[in-house]
Amino acid sequence: MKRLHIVSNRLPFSISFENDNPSLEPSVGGLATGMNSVYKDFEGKWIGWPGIASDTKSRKELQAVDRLLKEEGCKPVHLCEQEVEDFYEGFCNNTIWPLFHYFAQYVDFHASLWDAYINVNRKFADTILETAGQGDFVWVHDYQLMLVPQMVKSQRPDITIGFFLHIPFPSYEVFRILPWRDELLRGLLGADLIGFHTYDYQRHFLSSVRRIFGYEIVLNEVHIDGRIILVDSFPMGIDYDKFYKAALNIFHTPVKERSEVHNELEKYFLMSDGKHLILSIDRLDYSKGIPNRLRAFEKFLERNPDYRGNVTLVMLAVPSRDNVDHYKKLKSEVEELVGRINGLYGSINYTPVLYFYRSMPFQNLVELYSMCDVALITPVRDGMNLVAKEYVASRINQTGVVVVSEMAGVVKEMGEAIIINPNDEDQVAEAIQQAIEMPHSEQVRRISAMQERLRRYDVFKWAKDFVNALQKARKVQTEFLAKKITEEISREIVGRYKKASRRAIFLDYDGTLKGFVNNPNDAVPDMALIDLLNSITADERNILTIISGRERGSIGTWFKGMKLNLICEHGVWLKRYTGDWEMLSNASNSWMPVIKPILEAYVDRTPGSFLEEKNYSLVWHYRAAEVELGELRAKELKDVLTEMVANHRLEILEGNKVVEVKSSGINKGRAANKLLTGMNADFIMAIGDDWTDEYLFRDLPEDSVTVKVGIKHTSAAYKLETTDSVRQFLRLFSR
Ligand SMILES: Nc1ncnc2c1ncn2[C@@H]1O[C@H](COP(=O)(O)OP(=O)(O)O[C@H]2O[C@H](CO)[C@@H](O)[C@H](O)[C@H]2O)[C@@H](O)[C@H]1O
Ligand SMILES: O=P(O)(O)OC[C@H](O)CO
Repeated sequence: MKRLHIVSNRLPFSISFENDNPSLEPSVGGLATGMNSVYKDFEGKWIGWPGIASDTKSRKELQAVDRLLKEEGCKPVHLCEQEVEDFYEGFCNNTIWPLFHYFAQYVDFHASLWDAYINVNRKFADTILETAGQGDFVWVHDYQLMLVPQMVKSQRPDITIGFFLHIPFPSYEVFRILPWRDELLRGLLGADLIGFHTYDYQRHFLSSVRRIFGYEIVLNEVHIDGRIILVDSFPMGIDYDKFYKAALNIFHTPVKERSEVHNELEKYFLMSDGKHLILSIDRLDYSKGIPNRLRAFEKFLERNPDYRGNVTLVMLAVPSRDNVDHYKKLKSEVEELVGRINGLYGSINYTPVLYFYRSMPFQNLVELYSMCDVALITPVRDGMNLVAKEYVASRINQTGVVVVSEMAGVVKEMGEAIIINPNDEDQVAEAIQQAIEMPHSEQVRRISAMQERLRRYDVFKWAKDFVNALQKARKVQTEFLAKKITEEISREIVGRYKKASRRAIFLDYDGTLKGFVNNPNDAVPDMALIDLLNSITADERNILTIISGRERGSIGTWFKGMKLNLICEHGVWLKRYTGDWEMLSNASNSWMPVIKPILEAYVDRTPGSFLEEKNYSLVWHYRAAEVELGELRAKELKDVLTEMVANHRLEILEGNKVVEVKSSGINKGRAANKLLTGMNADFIMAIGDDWTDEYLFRDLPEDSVTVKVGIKHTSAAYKLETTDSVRQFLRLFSR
């Protein structure tokens, strides 16, 4: 594999200065751990912001920082104070963060912040462009850098780009609030692989792509402009063994060497038998649901006087984004609540809430995880929540209880936890009681099951899975490109064409010669197309056939008088340019009265859709319907029809935004072969775009030139991207 570079807003080091001399402190966070195992293995660089405002440091200091980072394989993107304010605090944390966490009322919609977001994303993209070699891989992280994929892809399509979003992707109804929603989506779609923590976020993202751009989505692939973008979920794991082993060590540490936190915790439990500690750890962020957690704990104490004095909430809040107003307000609210609870229920020897507003070293964190009876995790929204996983990994004797919010991504992997709605404070208060009173055997059953799962899918497996998917994305794209008609392939095809004395050319119409429109009757051929077809048929050796699923009426009128054969309704009708319409297959339409009312019911229930009646088939069109509803109904309709088709010897064809029912045994492949009989063609070429053209590609003689329009999987030998590229290609065959 080529080199793989990591790009994230922050580099995995924090920088401190002593007497103007910088030093680096490695981050211990989950991302740093996971990525270290990746970018060093693939000899890449880590590109990111060193976390300091560059204009607050001298040139000499910055150069010293750069030197230190270089030694660690990092490339800094420097941000000045104004950029930190407008980009990081502004658009990232005062616009995207609240919106994606469903705090629409907190969102700042200032255009100047958006401009800063574009400019800083551009800086990151430029650094990637300077760093990445031909064909390298790049893995971009998180909501701060959503424009970067497109910025890089537009200049360097050879780079394969992965993007992973660490926060939720909100539902379309929330996402659409953002004035810059189109730009953000377009930015992301520059990636070849887009990953989310959960399937729900993936679903929300695809729904926005479908509704905003109407792009075609096939399972988890988005198809646009000759590219395939894979979208998938990868629930991020933790370094499980690191937490488990650290917890084991704690219990083997001689008393003398124990940390102060350890000794204090032990003293607490020694005070009496019935003591319980509940742990809560987060960055101080409004998405983490800290005030509702405190109010629920207050309710618990209010309702359970017996537990007063014996149950303590240890609440750790890491300072975060403290220049942003909503964070400042939250800090005051939390402090007030802690004060109120401690004032109400505290005593000389009992503090209900032990509140720490600071970061803690890893060792102390694991001591807390391994010694607290309950982890209380109540975010109102959280992409994943690694704290929940770290708690489970640190429970070496398999005891302990996790109370977790259904609004955190982690809940998908924690079915054995007590699951709560963080807005239901009564329910949370009850959950606290249930957790404290949970029998030992049940705790073991639940924690062991979660441990088993988290051990298997740790952060290393997560990173490996993502990288494998990135390699797959490159392969899918390469396979597409392998079939693409290059200049060299064109020359080779034209060479064969020129040598031939009788050339049969089959061209599908909609989606091949002409782009799709909402009303099929509007897809009238333009003069340029008519001229192009005439110039091909001007050569006596060329026998050109329009082969379409359309009924005879429109095609017959549009191409009247031209030197073309016409095949309609997938092969029911043939009109040689010298003759009149004839039936190619013995089709029946006696089934129509039974099937038509079913299709009509779908027209009634799907605004924008309509029914087309051909002589021997019925077609339900949903191109103008609301995209997702149309697709859902199409699936339902196919299910309903499948049960009926066997009895009537019918076939269901799924075309581009159409579901068509027709007599079985009629298809474009058969029709084309009938026409070819006796023709003695020594060059055969067929171009088509949808599923019904696959019959043509499969059934024509093996040495035919078969061309698929679009990027879907095909049995055709070649691919062209769009109707424009088809026309350009056909010009090679014109006089
Ligand atoms: N007082 C303290 N001292 C030291 N360390 C502390 C600490 N409090 C917390 N930490 C550490 O910080 C990390 C926090 O990760 P989280 O997943 O809980 O949330 P965060 O919102 O930061 O991450 C974002 O990224 C992660 C990873 O994708 C998503 O899970 C999440 O939803 C998203 O918001 C944990 O590894 C934890 O150990
Ligand atoms: O401290 P921040 O603002 O860089 O945020 C870190 C969070 O993990 C973002 O997902």
